Amino acid sequence: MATRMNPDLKKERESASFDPEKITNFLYGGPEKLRRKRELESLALNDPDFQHEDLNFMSREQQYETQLKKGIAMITKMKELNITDFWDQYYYTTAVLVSDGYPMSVHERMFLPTLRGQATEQQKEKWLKMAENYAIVGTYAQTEIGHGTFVRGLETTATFDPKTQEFILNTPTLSASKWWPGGMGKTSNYVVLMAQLYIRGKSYGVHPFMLQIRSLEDHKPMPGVTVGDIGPKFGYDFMDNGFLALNNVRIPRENMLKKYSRVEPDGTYVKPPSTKLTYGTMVLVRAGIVMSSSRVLARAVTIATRYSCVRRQSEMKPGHPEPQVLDYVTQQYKLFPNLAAAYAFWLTGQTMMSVYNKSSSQIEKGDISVLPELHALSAGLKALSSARADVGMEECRLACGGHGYSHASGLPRLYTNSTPAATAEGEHVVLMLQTARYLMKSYTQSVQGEKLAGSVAYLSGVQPVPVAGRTRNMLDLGVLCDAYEHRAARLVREAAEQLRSEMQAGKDQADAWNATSVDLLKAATAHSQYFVVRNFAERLTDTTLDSSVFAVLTRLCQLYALHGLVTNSGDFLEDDYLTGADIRQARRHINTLMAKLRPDAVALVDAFDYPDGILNSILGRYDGNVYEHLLEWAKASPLNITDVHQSYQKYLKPFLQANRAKL
Ligand SMILES: CCCCCCCCCCCCCCCCCC(=O)SCCNC(=O)CCNC(=O)[C@H](O)C(C)(C)COP(=O)(O)OP(=O)(O)OC[C@H]1O[C@@H](n2cnc3c(N)ncnc32)[C@H](O)[C@@H]1OP(=O)(O)O
Ligand SMILES: Cc1cc2nc3c(=O)[nH]c(=O)nc-3n(C[C@H](O)[C@H](O)[C@H](O)COP(=O)(O)OP(=O)(O)OC[C@H]3O[C@@H](n4cnc5c(N)ncnc54)[C@H](O)[C@@H]3O)c2cc1C
Repeated sequence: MATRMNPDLKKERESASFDPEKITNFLYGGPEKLRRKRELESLALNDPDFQHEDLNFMSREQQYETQLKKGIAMITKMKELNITDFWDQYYYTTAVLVSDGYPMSVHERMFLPTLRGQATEQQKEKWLKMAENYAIVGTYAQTEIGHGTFVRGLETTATFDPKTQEFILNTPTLSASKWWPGGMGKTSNYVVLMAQLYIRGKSYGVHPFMLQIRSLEDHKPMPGVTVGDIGPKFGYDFMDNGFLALNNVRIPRENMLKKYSRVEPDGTYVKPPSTKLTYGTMVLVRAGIVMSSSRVLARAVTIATRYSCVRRQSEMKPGHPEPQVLDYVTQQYKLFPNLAAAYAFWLTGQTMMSVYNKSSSQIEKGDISVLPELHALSAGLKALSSARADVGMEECRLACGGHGYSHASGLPRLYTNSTPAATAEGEHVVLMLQTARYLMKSYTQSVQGEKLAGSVAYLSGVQPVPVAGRTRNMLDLGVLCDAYEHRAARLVREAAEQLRSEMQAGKDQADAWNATSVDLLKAATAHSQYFVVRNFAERLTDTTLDSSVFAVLTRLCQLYALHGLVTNSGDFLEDDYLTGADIRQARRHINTLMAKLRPDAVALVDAFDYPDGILNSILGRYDGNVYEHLLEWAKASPLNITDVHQSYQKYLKPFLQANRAKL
């Protein structure tokens, strides 16, 4: 049945300066890919097997069960429908799972990639086939109750016993217990266990081991294994993140994943070309998070922008009709920089994935020289994009006023299920400091006259501070890229100088690093932000872009860069690279850009192409019919099943009656 479109949203769509379909094509890689995406989404969204009561009305146990059941149906159907391509799977599963995951997400995101990346061909034959066909289900068990960040400090041990040709696995202390792995609490029967390898009393560092934790017959824990769910969290209710303790559990020598390193029968250790190859799965997921962060932000902005056109509040002028809240420039200032950021990170995510794919095929061929750049780039961009999405989603929620706090908006769930991306897979600061480490090394190399390549090439030739009295066009993307480049290069140089001066003052390397770490964090953030701005600007050099699309994307790119510049203005002013007049000009341009983007706002979020089924938000509905659906949704709340809740009889009635009797 065709539904009536909210007249405000209808008008918004009619006033756009471009056809959103053209941008959608640009974002999704062309009409054929877009057609396929829509086909897969509609297959999933119209499948009755994936319909169920709103998860927000369920207990945690019910959510776990619902998502598991749905996930199993999803896997079965993907097989039947032969959905095997990465993107095809991504679109289909996103439409099934909406803003949640399911208890086997880590099986797909980490367990399978670890087997693919760390197992020998023989081991793949044994386990990967089973895992890919879901004859077994596994997770990635690295983090312990005492250590997540400090992987080298993990306490779980795998001690080689040459007599039996086995490894003996132990979590020797409470703090060694594995804690957090997704799907370990109740679902998985296997894990890739990250443990310290010991041979004849000597430690060889953390290595991956295949471990069966539950019986394939009755799913009970294997001997020596204690395993369970870690309890409710901030979000992720559907997921059974787990704990695991091991007491003298023996596994065959063959269970060490030994593509890169191995233990010979006599206990000889064969070391890998780089110890960091063991961290490969984390790098893959970090690269993926750059992309997924942009997409959750895009969804939040879609919801808040559409709702801001439907929502009318207050009087701008006495006696006039209440304006759409998006007409308040302060509301635009809440939303449009987030809109621009969603576009900026969407394009960054694409670049990150292509750098990842290129680098990993080089690593596959034995060229590990690309590893440091890949690690530094993915760490910094993962940290930046997840933090930006976090802040942006919360701003979008606040922009929806009271209704933003309701689960009907879709925003709380989107937020609580996405915010782990800022912590999991490497905590924000920790990862930024990894990028800083690479920047410090690269800077030293450039000072020593080495030519730098890749994301740090700019450190070799720094933009000089221009002479005083010049004027700049702060809308010029070249000017903006130069400013970001200069800021990043200067902050890298100053952090390096600070580090050196701390050491010259007598601190050892570690203390000097710690003392400089706020500057290092700032430098790595500036470096990552520069990458995002430059990447956006470079994508606009695509000569095949339609002129109306080019115009509106240029505005978004300008807004993204200018907003970052104004909010970090101190960085640009400190060494007089920009002047106060430049910053004032930038602020004025932001206002002008927001006014120009205003008529295109709805079309720009429509272009992200999230169907209602995926947005899962009453506030963000495509047709804008918010209030009637809010009421309908509230009526479905379990508390409304009866007019009088049973607790009235149990508690409220006697309490009120007793109080009345006392009067
Ligand atoms: C489309 C798909 C979308 C998928 C995504 C969807 C996302 C949805 C959002 C929801 C998110 C929820 C996800 C749930 C799953 C989470 C799973 C986990 O958390 S699992 C658990 C995740 N856990 C974590 O992430 C733990 C975080 N901690 C760590 O990774 C490490 O301990 C460390 C990196 C901090 C330090 O490592 P350490 O060994 O102490 O190293 P040092 O500092 O001593 O540096 C020594 C040298 O090594 C170098 N190097 C380092 N790493 C790498 C690398 N990867 N490579 C290369 N090199 C590397 C480093 O540069 C340095 O080089 P140099 O200067 O000497 O030349
Ligand atoms: C939802 C979710 C799912 C997860 N899934 C999995 C999983 O499937 N498998 C798995 O193995 N793990 C998983 N994890 C664990 C996750 O990877 C870790 O929690 C994460 O890596 C952060 O480590 P931590 O908890 O030790 O934080 P901590 O390191 O204890 O962080 C605490 C604070 O210390 C600071 N800090 C720590 N070290 C440094 C440093 N060197 N320099 C400066 N500051 C520092 C941090 O910045 C932070 O502010 C999951 C976590 C979450 C939240």
